[in-house]
Amino acid sequence: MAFLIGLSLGQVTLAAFASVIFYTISYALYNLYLHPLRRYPGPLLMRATRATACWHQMRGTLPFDVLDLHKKYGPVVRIAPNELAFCDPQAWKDIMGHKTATGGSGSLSGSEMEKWQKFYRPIQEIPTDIVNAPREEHALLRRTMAHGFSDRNMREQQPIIKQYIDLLMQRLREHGDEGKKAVDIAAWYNFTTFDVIGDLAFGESFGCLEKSQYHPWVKAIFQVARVGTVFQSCAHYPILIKLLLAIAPKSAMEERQKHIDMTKDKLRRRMESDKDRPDLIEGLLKRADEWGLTLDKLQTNSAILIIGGSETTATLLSGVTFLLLTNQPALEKLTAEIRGAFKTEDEITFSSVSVLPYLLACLEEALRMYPPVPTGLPRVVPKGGASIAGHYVPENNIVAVHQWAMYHNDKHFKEPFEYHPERWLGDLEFTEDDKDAFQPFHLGPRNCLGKNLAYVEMRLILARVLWNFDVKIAEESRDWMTKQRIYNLWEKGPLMTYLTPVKRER
Ligand code: HEM
Repeated sequence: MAFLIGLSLGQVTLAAFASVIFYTISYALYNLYLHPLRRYPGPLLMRATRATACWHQMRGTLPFDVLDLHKKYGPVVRIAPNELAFCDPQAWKDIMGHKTATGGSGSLSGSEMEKWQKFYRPIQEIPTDIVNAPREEHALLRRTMAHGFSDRNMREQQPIIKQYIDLLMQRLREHGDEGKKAVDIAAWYNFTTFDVIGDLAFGESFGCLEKSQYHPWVKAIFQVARVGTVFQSCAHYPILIKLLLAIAPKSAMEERQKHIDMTKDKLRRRMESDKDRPDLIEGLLKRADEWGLTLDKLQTNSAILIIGGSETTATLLSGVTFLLLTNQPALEKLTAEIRGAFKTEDEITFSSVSVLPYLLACLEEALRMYPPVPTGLPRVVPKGGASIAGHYVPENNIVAVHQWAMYHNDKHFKEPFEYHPERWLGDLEFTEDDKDAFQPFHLGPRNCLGKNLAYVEMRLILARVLWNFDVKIAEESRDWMTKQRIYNLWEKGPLMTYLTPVKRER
């Protein structure tokens, strides 16, 4: 520091500025010419600095941009100095797959790839949960929570789920005014899935359907998702995270604390009630004392169940509704399947909806075109490096498959931007489709624990809507899907629809 003595403030500022410029340029040059990933293709600005990918992420366009990049550069693209995006079905197994005796997931040491903490936990002070926990803690949490998702438990959860779907049907009738008034069906799906999962995780719903409005807890989640992309971007520049936390308004911090306190209150009430209730949190509560699980840990895990288990399902239901309403032949075929399969609404149950082939095909095609988890969820290549889809990737680099880009690439799916449920029913026109590319719930040890629950809810809700109503899209929502952006989650916006109740002879 001695050399700075005697310099004016202006000279010091200039020197600091020059050092930053020098560092940035040297770092960019290192990334371009010396970095272990230097031979992978990608746009210059993405290969040189992480800031470019951050910019795309904060604009909400990263998954769409990644498709363009794959088209230009091929199935492996360097989207940041230390990160590769893969668009090859084999990459799913190599990145996410189970460890096997021969090395399993693509890692050459045979270790599974850990989740990248800069993405999953940009603020390290936040306690871990099942989604972001490191491997050992995750295995413990997963074993315990899996019980809540067992077939037996799900059968026992049927009456809980049904009561909310009944209330949804009632509310849609009340608000739709015999098909004369457009309703935002995306919001109603959200109310339903949040109420269901609230009940299954806390033993009490959020009362969204009851009050016909979002609960503040639920509203906060949407805000957090958007702010989350900013924090994820800033995690690469620790000083920015500190700055953000320092300048965050006091009211935002108070809101966050209120959110946590509300979750804990709900949990306390659940803990005081029947421990043997067949819900999603039962397993954790039973082992809480044995494993020393604190209320903080229980709180973060129940909160993640709510987020993971409601917004995803509601997103897909909104997507499939939009896709059906803008593809009349598919809508007619599905409506005929549902109305032909049952004599009364009471016959629509967990087991009876699960055998309707066209219903499943419509959901699969919606999961392809509008995957609820559209972005790449990054993993870290372990010690020794990995072979991913035939490409060697050195250790400590970041790899991911971006679902939206994978499913809209015509190398994997014919006419990828068109809605064809038939492709999932063996139609000869689509025999060239590469179905292994399609992994909306991921695969391997960290795949979706709630997949069966999601299918049950999606099938039941869509079947009940089409059984009860003739549905039409409002003109203002015709471009609903194309105008959306992605901030970790889809920013859905209202999906306005007319719902005319079907008149049946008694
Ligand atoms: C259409 C609906 C859904 C989709 C597309 C979906 C997708 C996913 C994906 C891609 C993951 C992996 C996340 C990662 O690698 O970080 C995941 C994890 C998870 N999902 Fe889902 N999900 C859905 C519904 C649900 C539901 C209804 C629940 C019930 C609570 C649920 C609970 C979970 C849990 C607990 C995990 C973490 C599993 C683990 O890390 O072991 N999901 N989901």
